[in-house]
Amino acid sequence: MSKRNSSAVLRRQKDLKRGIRFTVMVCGCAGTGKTSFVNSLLERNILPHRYQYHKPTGEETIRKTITFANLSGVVSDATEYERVFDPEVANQEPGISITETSVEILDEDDSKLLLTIIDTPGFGDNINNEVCATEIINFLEQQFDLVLAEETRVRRNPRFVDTRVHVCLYFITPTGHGLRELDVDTMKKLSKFVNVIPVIGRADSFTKTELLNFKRNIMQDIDHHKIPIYQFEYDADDDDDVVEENRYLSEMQPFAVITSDDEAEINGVKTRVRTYPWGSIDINNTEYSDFPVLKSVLLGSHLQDLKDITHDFLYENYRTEKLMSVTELEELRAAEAGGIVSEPPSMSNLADIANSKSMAKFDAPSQRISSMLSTGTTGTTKITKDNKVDSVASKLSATSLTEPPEIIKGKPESDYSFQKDDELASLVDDKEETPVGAGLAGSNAATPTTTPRLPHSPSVSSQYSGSPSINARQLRKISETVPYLLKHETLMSKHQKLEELERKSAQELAKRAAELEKKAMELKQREKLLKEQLAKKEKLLAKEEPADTTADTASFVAGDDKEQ
Ligand SMILES: Nc1nc2c(ncn2[C@@H]2O[C@H](COP(=O)(O)OP(=O)(O)OP(=O)(O)O)[C@@H](O)[C@H]2O)c(=O)[nH]1
Repeated sequence: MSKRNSSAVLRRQKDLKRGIRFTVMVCGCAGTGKTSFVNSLLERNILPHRYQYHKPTGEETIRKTITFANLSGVVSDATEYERVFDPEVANQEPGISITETSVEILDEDDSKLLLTIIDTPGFGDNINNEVCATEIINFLEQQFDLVLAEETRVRRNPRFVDTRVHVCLYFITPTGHGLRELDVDTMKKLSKFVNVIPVIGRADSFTKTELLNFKRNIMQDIDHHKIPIYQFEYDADDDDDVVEENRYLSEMQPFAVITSDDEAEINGVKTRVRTYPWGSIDINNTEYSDFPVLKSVLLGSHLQDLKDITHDFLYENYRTEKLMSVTELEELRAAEAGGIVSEPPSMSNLADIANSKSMAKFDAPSQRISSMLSTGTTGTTKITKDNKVDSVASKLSATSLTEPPEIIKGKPESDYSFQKDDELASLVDDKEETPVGAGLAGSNAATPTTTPRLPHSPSVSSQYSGSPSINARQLRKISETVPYLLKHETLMSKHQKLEELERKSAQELAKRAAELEKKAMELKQREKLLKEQLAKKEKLLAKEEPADTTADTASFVAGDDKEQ
């Protein structure tokens, strides 16, 4: 096993021990069945319905509101159970809230799934619903910013919790017609930050033919408007089973689910049912409900793929766009200042980026920021195998799919692979070594693919390669503090100084070498001259008196030396 693969496996085993974090968002208009879906998914009535006659108590109240906003800027919590009529604010729209509920699901072998449900009560309830999509997008973007800030920290926070949302189930109002403008607009916006899976709730209100037509209309609208929803993709060289399963799931989209808060026993098996005056239906019966299939996809077969795409693709795109715009802005400033960047980046703490950015985006009310940063531990419900919600795997085995939730059962690698381009692959390689990326997603290192995956509808990648549209005020804040720039500039100036030093010392050395060479030449010439003089004298002496030769020669040379 290669070093990279073995470290990926070790990391996944560590993740399994700590628990796999997975965040699901439910979005859609009121009454589309979101709350019932979550309660059915967890097999426990965790979330309260908005229009219940009684105020829920106990475990039902564990969810916390992270943000709320409306057009008038007045604090109005859309999750309120009892609305007291106040004529002063009666004309104001309810706005939207974003709530978070965390549950811990234990499997038979004690592996943990830390599941966070993000609900969006109030969505679609306003006359002007623009604020809804904006608020959700701000929330999703803020989670990306928190990870970006953490990744760029000099010292990582070991307690950092990744709060990115991995999948958004978009509940389409069951009208039978198709998508509305609000659906198209919101899904398009959402899919830049999260995997969007369209869902039809209350599917029992359609006949078989009506449901088929409704599904077809929705898929046509998705194709027509080029909405990049989550793709059940496969490679040509994938296992036949994988290809078959993904084709099946792809054709099933959008999932049409029947959900319920009520439990009953059917043929000795406990399940959730909807009871009507004329009879009961089992929500886990795949003949008329896609609920068990969708549950299996979310908590089992495609959990890792959804996490991988969030990190390797959606987040990477966001990160690249953000940093590129920061660099471009700096270059522009430098050009405007005649090549000199007048305000060098400051060394302020990166955690401030997230906070300051969040504050800028979420001006009112500010209390949600602090609650968001403490995500993960508070309000967590532990559902063990003793009280029925634990054994996701055994529940899912009742589905028509034979796919067990391998991740929850302890299988470290997903069976599904994700095609990365070269640039992305190198980023993923880096990620292997970084605790943030490592703990966050976990790439599919063991199953690299080389063949392109087969798309079914508009590819997500083609949708979001355009130029970034981030406002300059936010960019300035990032550019002031992101150490990528700082590091780059420091390195560049160090490099230049080193080059200068090298150049100077090379010149010095060359000069010294030339001087030495000149000196050596002079000495050689002098030696040659002396030898010639000596030879001449010797000849002269030899001619005059052979007896005194030695003494005379010695005195001659000594005398000559004195002259020198
Ligand atoms: N017929 C039918 N009714 C359903 C189904 N699922 C939920 N309901 C009912 O639809 C109503 C609305 O369901 P909720 O789950 O509260 O819908 P929601 O989208 O959470 O609505 P808000 O809480 O207002 O945001 C409730 O009375 C549910 O009992 C279903 O599959 N079929």
